[in-house]
Amino acid sequence: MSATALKSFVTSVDIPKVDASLFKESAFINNEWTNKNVSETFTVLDPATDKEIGKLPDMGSKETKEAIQVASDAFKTWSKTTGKERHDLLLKWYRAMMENQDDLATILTWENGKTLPEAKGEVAYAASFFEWFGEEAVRAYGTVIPSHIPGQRFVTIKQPVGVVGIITPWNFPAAMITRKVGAALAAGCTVVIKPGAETPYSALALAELAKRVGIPAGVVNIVPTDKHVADVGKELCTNPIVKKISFTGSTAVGKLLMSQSSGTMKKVSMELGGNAAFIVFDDADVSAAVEAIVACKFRGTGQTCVSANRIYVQKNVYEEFSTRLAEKVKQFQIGHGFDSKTTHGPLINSKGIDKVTSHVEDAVKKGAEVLAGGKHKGGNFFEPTVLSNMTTEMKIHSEETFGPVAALFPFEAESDVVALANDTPFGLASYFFSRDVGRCWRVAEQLETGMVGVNTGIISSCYTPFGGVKESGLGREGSQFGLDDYMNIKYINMGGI
Ligand SMILES: NC(=O)c1ccc[n+]([C@@H]2O[C@H](COP(=O)([O-])OP(=O)(O)OC[C@H]3O[C@@H](n4cnc5c(N)ncnc54)[C@H](O)[C@@H]3O)[C@@H](O)[C@H]2O)c1
Ligand SMILES: O=CCCC(=O)O
Repeated sequence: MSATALKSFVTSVDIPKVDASLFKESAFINNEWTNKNVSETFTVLDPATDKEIGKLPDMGSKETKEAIQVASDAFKTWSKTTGKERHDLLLKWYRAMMENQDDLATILTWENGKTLPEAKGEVAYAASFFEWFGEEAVRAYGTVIPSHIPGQRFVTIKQPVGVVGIITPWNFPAAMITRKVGAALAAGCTVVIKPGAETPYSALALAELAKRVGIPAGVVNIVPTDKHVADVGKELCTNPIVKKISFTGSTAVGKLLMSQSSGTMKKVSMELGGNAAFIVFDDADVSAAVEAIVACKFRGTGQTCVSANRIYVQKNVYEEFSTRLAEKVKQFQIGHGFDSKTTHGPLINSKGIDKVTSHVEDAVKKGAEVLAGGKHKGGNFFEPTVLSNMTTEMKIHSEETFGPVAALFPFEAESDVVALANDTPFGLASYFFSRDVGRCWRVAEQLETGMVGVNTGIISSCYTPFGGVKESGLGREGSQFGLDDYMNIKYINMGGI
C-alpha cells in the first residue's frame, strides 16, 4: 500500500508560538523580501500531520538569473572587505542564531519533523559554522616559495572564487546551509541558495538574521522553489557568472549538477549519499557500541547521510549486541517533534516511507528476522526497527535506506568484514568498535571512506573535515580545509628584483 493512503496517527498538536518576524513567506534577493511578481506558489507541509505550514512563491530560472546578477554586483565590494570585517559580521550572525535558537528550532521541527531538542542541537551545530569560519576568515594565508632564480620572488595569495550557487537538502535545513555559507562568506564569496523545497523556512529565517546583523545587500540570496527545481539548478550550474556549485544531496542529483557545471568549468563541492558500515568486533565494549549505534543510526530518524546503514557484528557478540539494541529501540516513542514524549519524529514524506517499507519487506522476504518495530504506522511514521540475520543479497546492503532501520549482519573475520564494508560505490563515513589498538589503526586505514569513527558513533563538528570519497563526493566542509574550497590560489612571480 502506498504510504499516502494512510492517515497519520498524529492528527493534531499544539504548535508553539514562533517569532513571526522570523517566519518569512517570500524569496530573499538583495536584502529584500520579494515574490518577484511570481504568482505561482508551493505549499510546505508539516511532515507529522501533513497539514499546511504555509506557501511560498515558486522561483524560476528568470528570478535565479536576477539573483545571480545581484550576487555578482555585491561580490565587487564584499570580496574587497577585510577578513576582519567578515569575521565580525559572521560572529554577529552566529550570536544572532544562538539568541534566536528556540524560534529557529521551532521552525525547523515544524517543517522537518525532528524533535525540538534535536532541532535545538542542529541550530547550535549550524551556528557553530559561522563562528568557526568567522575565525578562519582572518587566516586565509598565502605562502612565500623559495626562489630558484636570482632576481625573482614567488608568492601565492588566496582569492575568493566569486558567486557560489548553493543547493541543499531538507534533512538538516539549517546546518547544510551554514556549513557552506559560513565558508563562502568568510572567503569573500557571495551566494545564491536554493534550499530543499520541504524546508525553506529555516533558510529564510537565517536570511532575516543576516539582514539584521548587517550582512550587506546581495551577499546572501535565497530562491525557494518546488516545481522549478530542475530549471533553477540548471541556471545555477550553467550561468557563467557563477564560479562554484556547492551541493548536498543524493549522488544521482550530484552527478547531474556536476555534468551541467562542466560547460563553464566551475569548481564543485559535492556532499552526496552514503552507505555507512558500522562494525562491532568481539573485543569491543558492547555497551558503548550499543549507545553509539542508537545515536548514529537513529539521528534525524535515520535520515542522516552519515547514519550507519549496514551494521556488522562479530559472531561472539552478535546475540548480546542485538538483544540489547532491540530492547533500547522498543523504548523509542515516535510522534510529533513538538510533543515532549517523542524521541523520534516522522520521515519527511511518503517517498521516504515507501523506500523504508520496500527495504524492510525485501529483507523479511529474503529471511531477515524483525527484532523490533518493522511497521508503517500511518502518514510519514515508521516504527524504529531492528532487523537481524541480514545478508548481502538484501537491498539494504547496497542501497542507503535513509530511515529508522538498524540492519544487523553477522560476520566472522576482520578481513571479511573490511571487504564487505568497502563493497559499495559510496565512501562517506564508516565506524567500528574495538579495544585492540593495532586493529584500530589497521581497520581505520583500510576503510574506503572520507570519515571514520573509531569507538564513537558521532563524528560531525565544525572543527573537523566533513566529506566523502568514491561516489559520496568531492571536497571538504568545516575544519581548517573548508575555506580552501571557496578560494583560488594565485601564484605571483615578481621579477626585476
Ligand atoms: N554528504 C552529505 O553531506 C549529505 C548530507 C545530507 C544529505 N545527503 C544525501 O542526500 C540524500 C537525501 O536528500 P534528498 O532526497 O533531498 O536529495 P536530493 O538530491 O533529491 O535533493 C537535494 C537537493 O537537490 C535538489 N534537487 C533535486 N533535483 C534537482 C535537480 N535536477 N537540479 C537541481 N537541484 C535538484 C533538491 O530540491 C534539494 O534541494 C541522501 O542520499 C543523503 O545521503 C548527503
Ligand atoms: O546528513 C548529513 C549531514 C549530517 C552531519 O553534518 O553530521
